Amino acid sequence: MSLRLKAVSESTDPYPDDNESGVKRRRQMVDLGNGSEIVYMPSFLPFRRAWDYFDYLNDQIPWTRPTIRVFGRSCVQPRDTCYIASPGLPDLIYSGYQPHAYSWDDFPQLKEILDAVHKALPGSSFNSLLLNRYKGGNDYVGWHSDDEKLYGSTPEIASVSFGCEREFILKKKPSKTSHVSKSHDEEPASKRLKKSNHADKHSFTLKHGSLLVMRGNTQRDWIHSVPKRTKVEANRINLTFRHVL
Ligand SMILES: O=C(O)CCC(=O)C(=O)O
Ligand SMILES: [Fe+2]
Repeated sequence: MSLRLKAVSESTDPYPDDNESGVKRRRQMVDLGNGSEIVYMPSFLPFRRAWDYFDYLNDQIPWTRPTIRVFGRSCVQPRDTCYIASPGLPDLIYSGYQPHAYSWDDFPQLKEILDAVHKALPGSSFNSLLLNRYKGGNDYVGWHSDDEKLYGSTPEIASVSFGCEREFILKKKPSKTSHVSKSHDEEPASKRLKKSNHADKHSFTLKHGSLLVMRGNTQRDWIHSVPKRTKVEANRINLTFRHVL
């Protein structure tokens, strides 16, 4: 599904002594069109170190499964969650739920992972983190975009995954202008060609220890989800680092 993959090797290595495979970690860039971009690094963290993080997070994070409101209905969120934020930031509220903001200082391993993310993404400065734990394949996150105002109009969101591999799907939002756009007959062939260059759906199987970054207009123009996979039994933990303005 991903049409145009560009593999480039990484310039800075957050774990220079710890590259178990001896192979340079690769990053794939996917240009979604209209200023939306995905970066995917399948082997961002060394494999064994990532399992140590998984065990730590599974045991030490104060996970909760809150009641949220979706389309006017109360329901239990279909995954565990926790929220970390630097002091003084505005509160996060999503689906009618305001998570308690824990401190980075209480979770030194999270600061370590944050440092590694910052090194891999020069110029980034994440100050908050939403953690999700999917306890088996019935846990999921439905279609949404992370377009809360407190992240600004073009947020960069860095997502690190641990444990069971799950599918992460991106789907283009219906274009608001499509119904008023010119018919094909009126458009030059070159423009039609350009339009069809970008797929409307992309799927990534997010590996243990991987990093996926959404940037540019991705939250404005795309929605994403981690669907149910009923045959899956193992846990998955996902961290999304965000910058609150
Ligand atoms: O678990 C994932 O990979 C995605 C989580 C997500 O989309 C979110 O927390 O907003
Ligand atoms: Fe999200």
